[in-house]
Amino acid sequence: MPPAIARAFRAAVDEAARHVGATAPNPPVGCAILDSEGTILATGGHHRAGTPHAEVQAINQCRERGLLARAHTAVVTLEPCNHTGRTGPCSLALLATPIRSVWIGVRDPNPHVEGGGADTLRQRGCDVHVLQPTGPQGPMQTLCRSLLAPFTHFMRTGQPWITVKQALDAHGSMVPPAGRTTFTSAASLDLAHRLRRATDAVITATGTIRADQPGLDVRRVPDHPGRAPRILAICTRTGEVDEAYLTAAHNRGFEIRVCTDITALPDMLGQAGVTWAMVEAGPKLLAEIEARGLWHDWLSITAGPDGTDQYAVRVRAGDVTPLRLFPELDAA
Ligand SMILES: NC(=O)C1=CN([C@@H]2O[C@H](COP(=O)(O)OP(=O)(O)OC[C@H]3O[C@@H](n4cnc5c(N)ncnc54)[C@H](OP(=O)(O)O)[C@@H]3O)[C@@H](O)[C@H]2O)C=CC1
Ligand SMILES: Nc1c(N[C@@H]2O[C@H](COP(=O)(O)O)[C@@H](O)[C@H]2O)[nH]c(=O)[nH]c1=O
Repeated sequence: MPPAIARAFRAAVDEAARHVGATAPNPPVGCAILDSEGTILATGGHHRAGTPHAEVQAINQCRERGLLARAHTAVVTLEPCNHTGRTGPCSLALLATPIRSVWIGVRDPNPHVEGGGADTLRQRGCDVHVLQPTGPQGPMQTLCRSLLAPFTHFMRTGQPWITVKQALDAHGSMVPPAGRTTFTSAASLDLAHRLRRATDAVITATGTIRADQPGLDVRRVPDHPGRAPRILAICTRTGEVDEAYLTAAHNRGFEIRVCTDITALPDMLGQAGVTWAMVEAGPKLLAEIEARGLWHDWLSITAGPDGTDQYAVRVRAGDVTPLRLFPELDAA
């Protein structure tokens, strides 16, 4: 892959990643448009279901800057759509510009559109490249698949991708010192809040609620403009949840679901349109989730002295994890 295309893919992934958490039930997608010299003229991301797709955002940016005549190549993290949904087909939007070379990160996993956009572009004279899963293009293809992982999983199963986030102290304990609810560094708390922002739901349990009265909202990063409300799923076998806590969570903007059978949780969240959920619960619930294999990736943050936290990422199957969208977890 030419270096200019690799740079454009990175820009497109970054653009898509900015909107992760705001696009459900659509996937996050990013696009970069280059001139014939490989200079990026514009980037675009899909912001929210019902608004223009990434390709159209990037084309509009080019047009507004008076650069559309120079547009030569489009780089898209996901195959351009070929159907008219809430917006028109992106394949035709691209063909209405001077762009005649299109690089695609991943084919559309949606069975209704597979092959659609790429084939249309080829049939109408575009040079179309799809990243290969192995070889030098492999890492970028994995990043594009990671961006789509929650959406792809949701589409195939009707259930969300589930990420566990667990903080540990130097002795392996999850229990914070008396009088505190967190003990990891400012940098990893920032990361935890960015992860909250990226996900559609947070899963906790009554043990954590009793101990911490946790906020579980997004505070350390600016929120997405216009995002849907986040769902708070509370696990309890007894079904008894502190009313005052429920009121406080509702006032922080959460839609609340109480779950008395954890095996029913994935379907319950899937039916609410949750594509990606994160777990912030204590050791009892994590043991249940681990034993039943109800997770897809698992982030452990071990607090070190003076803010030197260590990150470790486990993936239950394969090499794809949306946690790779967070640059500090690249090497974890
Ligand atoms: N370091 C970290 O990352 C975190 C640490 N913590 C810490 O963890 C501690 C609390 O941990 P812990 O007591 O283990 O509490 P949990 O948060 O794990 O909650 C335990 C409760 O979960 C419910 N539950 C358990 N199994 C199921 C199931 N199969 N289906 C539905 N509900 C279920 C039960 O609720 P019920 O009793 O209502 O039936 C149980 O009492 C606190 O000190 C807190 O600060 C908490 C979160 C993250
Ligand atoms: N202790 C611990 C975490 N714990 C999680 O954060 C919750 C507190 O959230 P909030 O009330 O919104 O600040 C707490 O109840 C638990 O779920 N998270 C971390 O990133 N690092 C930490 O050291």
